[in-house]
Amino acid sequence: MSDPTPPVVLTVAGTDSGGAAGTAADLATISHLGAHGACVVTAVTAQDTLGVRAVHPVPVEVVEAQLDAVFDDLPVAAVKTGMLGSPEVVALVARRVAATGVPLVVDPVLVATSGAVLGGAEVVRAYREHLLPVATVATPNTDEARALLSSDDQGQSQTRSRGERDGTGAHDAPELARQLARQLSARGVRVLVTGGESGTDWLALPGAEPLALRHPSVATRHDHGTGCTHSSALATHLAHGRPLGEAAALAAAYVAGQLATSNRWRLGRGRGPVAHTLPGHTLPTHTQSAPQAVTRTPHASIDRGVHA
Ligand SMILES: Nc1ncnc2c1ncn2[C@@H]1O[C@H](COP(=O)(O)OP(=O)(O)O)[C@@H](O)[C@H]1O
Ligand SMILES: Cc1ncc(COP(=O)(O)OP(=O)(O)O)c(N)n1
Repeated sequence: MSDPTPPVVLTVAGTDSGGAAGTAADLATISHLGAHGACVVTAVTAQDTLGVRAVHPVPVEVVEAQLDAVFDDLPVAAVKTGMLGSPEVVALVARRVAATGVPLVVDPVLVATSGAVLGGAEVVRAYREHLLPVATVATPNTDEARALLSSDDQGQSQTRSRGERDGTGAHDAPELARQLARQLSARGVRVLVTGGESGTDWLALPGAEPLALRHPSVATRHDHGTGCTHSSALATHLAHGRPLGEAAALAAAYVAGQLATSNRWRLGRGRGPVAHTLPGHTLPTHTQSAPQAVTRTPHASIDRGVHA
């Protein structure tokens, strides 16, 4: 009989009291995709579908104690990072995760959908210096990609809310995401620039042209937590041993499926949470003979194939 033990995926991230983003999204996604989620909390946020009301950073010593507890006891197969909040925590996480050698997905959380800044210029610098060099892949959206590319004094101003980009009011254009992916990979970053509702993400590895990952675009106001859900899905597929290109395509398809589930929900007064369970998935009511979850995911395709 094969070993039923699931792989362990560690999320290092902040909490969202509304249950849409941060550790709530991460643990639900990791669990739904068949892994065990461990959780190191870096900050507590008072947050709802309208915005972030307060942020309470967890002291770096307490973050380190949590990392010790997880790494000393559990066979972590992949790590994802979300909101880290301070340069000290960024450097700590880079050092500790790099020492393990496991796949590392870095979601450089700098700004929430609402526009709240969750990481300032010094955090951007720490990402560039410590975390991006050791990441298996970083998953910035276009605002975050621009901040990571900017000179230090511009970093803060680059983190703008959706709709403010380029002064046009337009949302992500695939061409903008492609150019940002190319620029980051030219600096040695293994990167997947996410394109939001444009329906195209760009995967770029140093020395190669960016590859387009196309997936259905879902019109919805329930999209709070897409970035967290996406990076957690990617880390979980890597923990299952899938190659990067395949894991990225599956993660994009997963998010589109979740958005399709929640697009008729009415939760909260603002950007509602993305669903973390798929259509048709029912929880078993007893512990014997639990049925396998049957999942339906929209198809996602990779242009020209990715063999990363
Ligand atoms: N409306 C949408 N329809 C389909 N996929 C989406 C939509 N919005 C975001 N995504 C996908 O969700 C993932 C996270 O991307 P994004 O929303 O850009 O991140 P963030 O939440 O950090 O801004 C990407 O794969 C992106 O293509
Ligand atoms: C605690 C916390 N972490 C991350 C985010 C950002 O969430 P993300 O899924 O990247 O993006 P949006 O849903 O905000 O677009 C957050 N808001 N809170």
